[in-house]
Amino acid sequence: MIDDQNIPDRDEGINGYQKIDRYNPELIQNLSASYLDVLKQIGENPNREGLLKTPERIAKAMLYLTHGYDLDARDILNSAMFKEEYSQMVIVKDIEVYSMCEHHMLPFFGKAHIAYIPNGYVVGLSKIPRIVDVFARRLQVQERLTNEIRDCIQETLNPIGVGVVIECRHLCMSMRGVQKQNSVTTTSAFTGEFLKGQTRTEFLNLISSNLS
Ligand SMILES: Nc1nc2c(ncn2[C@@H]2O[C@H](COP(=O)(O)OP(=O)(O)OP(=O)(O)O)[C@@H](O)[C@H]2O)c(=O)[nH]1
Ligand SMILES: [Zn+2]
Repeated sequence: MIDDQNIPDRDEGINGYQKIDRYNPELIQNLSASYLDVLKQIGENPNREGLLKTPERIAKAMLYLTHGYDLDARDILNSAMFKEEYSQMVIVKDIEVYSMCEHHMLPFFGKAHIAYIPNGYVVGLSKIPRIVDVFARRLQVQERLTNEIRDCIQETLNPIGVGVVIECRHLCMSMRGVQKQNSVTTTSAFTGEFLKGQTRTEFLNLISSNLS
């Protein structure tokens, strides 16, 4: 068991996550040492040529794959909101999602489809995939990822409604565990106008060519 007593007090960063300097050489070195230990414990020989730099590579990869902890999605949306009298649904679909499940730290990946109905302001289109990444590049469950994206857009942009649909394959369900190769998990979250049948149906129809 890990001794919680040895975990230093959390220096709280954005949204209560611990603030770390992801590019600090000492941090990379410590994390590499941990992965060196992992290699030994799974029965590998960390001294063979192919593995010599692997602990450091994994350390850097893990720090990259969790860099969403450092970013504030609300700041990103706030930085590109424009007054505009467009009042129809705006949909950005087929946004690639790469995240890691918090249970096994294995990837889950797929697509997000996001819509909102403006209420006086629109947001720079690229910011929507950007906030997907902010929340996806953390340890996640798909349901929370879906809700966090919805809440961020609703609370920042204050639109008439938000719709989020995410469909992903979870490697923890395909390469291990239950070993189902073809299952896709779909989650959704709505606010405002999207809670009404007609708007939700319109959104789901417009993205339905993607849903399997
Ligand atoms: N709801 C939800 N569950 C997830 C997600 N990612 C992984 N899981 C599930 O988390 C659960 C963890 O269950 P446990 O029984 O504690 O873990 P386990 O023994 O490794 O379970 P198996 O995967 O069934 O072998 C598993 O059922 C996973 O499929 C996710 O995004 N959302
Ligand atoms: Zn998992």
